[in-house]
Amino acid sequence: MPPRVPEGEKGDSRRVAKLPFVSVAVRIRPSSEEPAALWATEKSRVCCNRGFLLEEYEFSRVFGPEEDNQRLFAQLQGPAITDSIFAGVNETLFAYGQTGSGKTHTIFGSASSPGLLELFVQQVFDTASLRAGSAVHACCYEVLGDSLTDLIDSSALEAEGALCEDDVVHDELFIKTQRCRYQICRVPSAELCLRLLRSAARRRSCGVSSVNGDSSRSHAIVQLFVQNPCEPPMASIGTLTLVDLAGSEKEHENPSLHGRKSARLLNTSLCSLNRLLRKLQTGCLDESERRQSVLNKCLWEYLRPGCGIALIFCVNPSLQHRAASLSTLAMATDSKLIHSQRKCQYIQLSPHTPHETIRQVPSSPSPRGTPAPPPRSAETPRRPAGITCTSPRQESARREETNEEPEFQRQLAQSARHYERLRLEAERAHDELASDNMALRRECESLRGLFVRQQQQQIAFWTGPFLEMVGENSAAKAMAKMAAKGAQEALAAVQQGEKEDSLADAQSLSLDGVSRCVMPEKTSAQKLRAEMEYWRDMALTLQRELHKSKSPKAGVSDTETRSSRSASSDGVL
Ligand SMILES: Nc1ncnc2c1ncn2[C@@H]1O[C@H](COP(=O)(O)OP(=O)(O)OP(=O)(O)O)[C@@H](O)[C@H]1O
Repeated sequence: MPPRVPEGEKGDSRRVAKLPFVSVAVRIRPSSEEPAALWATEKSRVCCNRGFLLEEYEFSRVFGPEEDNQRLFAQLQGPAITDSIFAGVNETLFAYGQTGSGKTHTIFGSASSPGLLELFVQQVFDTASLRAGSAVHACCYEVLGDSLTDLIDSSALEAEGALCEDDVVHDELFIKTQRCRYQICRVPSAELCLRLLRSAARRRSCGVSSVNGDSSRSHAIVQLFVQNPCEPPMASIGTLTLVDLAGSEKEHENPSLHGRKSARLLNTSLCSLNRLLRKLQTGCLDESERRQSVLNKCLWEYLRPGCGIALIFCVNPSLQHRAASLSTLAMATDSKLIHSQRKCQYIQLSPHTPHETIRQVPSSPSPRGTPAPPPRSAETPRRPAGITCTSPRQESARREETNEEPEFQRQLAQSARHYERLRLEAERAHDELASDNMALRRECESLRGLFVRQQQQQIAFWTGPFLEMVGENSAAKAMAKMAAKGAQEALAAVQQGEKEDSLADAQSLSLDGVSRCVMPEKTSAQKLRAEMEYWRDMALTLQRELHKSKSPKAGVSDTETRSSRSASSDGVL
């Protein structure tokens, strides 16, 4: 029997999906400069002075300089977003804007004003205290260019005994050939969670930007994974993702060389993210966007259709930043097209294993009583694999009940970790093979194209200008005929091979499961390598032949030599 989506939670998910969440908000930071280029006119409008005219924009919510993070949290419906996470939805909040516009202030806050992160952590733990058996895990990492750095350091908490070894699991992301690991910690209380995240925030890379002396030089991602048992054996699993993007900045305006370098990397990843958001706006997001940058790869799971997305666009109201603010407002206007259709996710808790393994069951607000859809493919979720799904209390009660040997449990946990490692290695090998395969395919295609063009030019040469040149010389004519025939045959063989390859590709696509994931990549990579070697040989042979035909010793008359030289200088090769 397939597991059923918990009926009570389905009700919740429908309720959650109907809540009027804020999707696009604009926040105007305080500024002492007068006159201002923009200001909030109403709760949802912002007016912009363009010099010759005043323009008004409308968003879900506009926050003026006097509104603090507490108000932002309340107006963005922090408590409702938290409920949505407990119902199993992935909720993602972005702070977006130019450098110095107040993104870090919004997410991480300051000494005097808690940021959205702290407010959410409090709310999540307040809600968790009312839901028996729920568990919260946290991670925090930064992304700069092609690198991902874990910002969590749990060693101090482990040394104090506040966290134990089993509370920390690792997830990995394969970036090119590098394995980037980051920790995911099971956090028992809001206080511990905040200690961990505050120390993570202090480790974030910072530097100087053109307008901010304490500018974040990386994109920071903080995630809280909430697991909430509902109807046994199911549990909802929702994630809160807070993203403090690095600010966009004109590269040449940064005062330091290092700053200009990091600005280039940050702008590149922001461009990829913008492209992804644009596709989300037009409803044509496709898998290819996932691989465009490390940032996209990290956020993909939490931006896909089914997730709740809220974007906070931060702007600086001063006149000198008007151009940058207008471009932020333009992006904010387009982002109004993003419609989050929230879906709940569930996992099945196995009652027999000591550490329940997570089986992702994509939830959909399916009608009451209908079976849940099958588990997701291995490709989609990048999730804190290995997170234990029961509370320590439940776990010890179960151990007592089943009278299991602790040694046996240790062995089981060890083998679970071992198989998880193997799974991740297989996934990495698959990713590497897939990218090798793509590169080989591209190289083969270009060699194949080159060869086809060469053959066509040969045929044109032997059947056209060469014949005209040799006139009545029958030996030369016969030789030209043979050469043209040879080129035609080679061309036909290539075109036939192309057809067979595309047929083989189509067949490999129709293969199922594991064999489709791993084997064809391997075999076709080998095949493509062999094919590439073949084309390299072909190209070399051709070059040698044409070289020979150009040389006076080739046994062809002077006229022929001249004609083939003139043909090659016309671009035959
Ligand atoms: N709404 C606000 N209220 C009070 N102070 C603010 C507000 N927004 C920004 N600031 C202050 O402005 C300065 C720059 O803000 P912040 O570092 O958050 O900008 P940022 O957008 O994260 O910049 P960067 O992209 O360069 O990291 C900080 O000193 C911050 O305290």
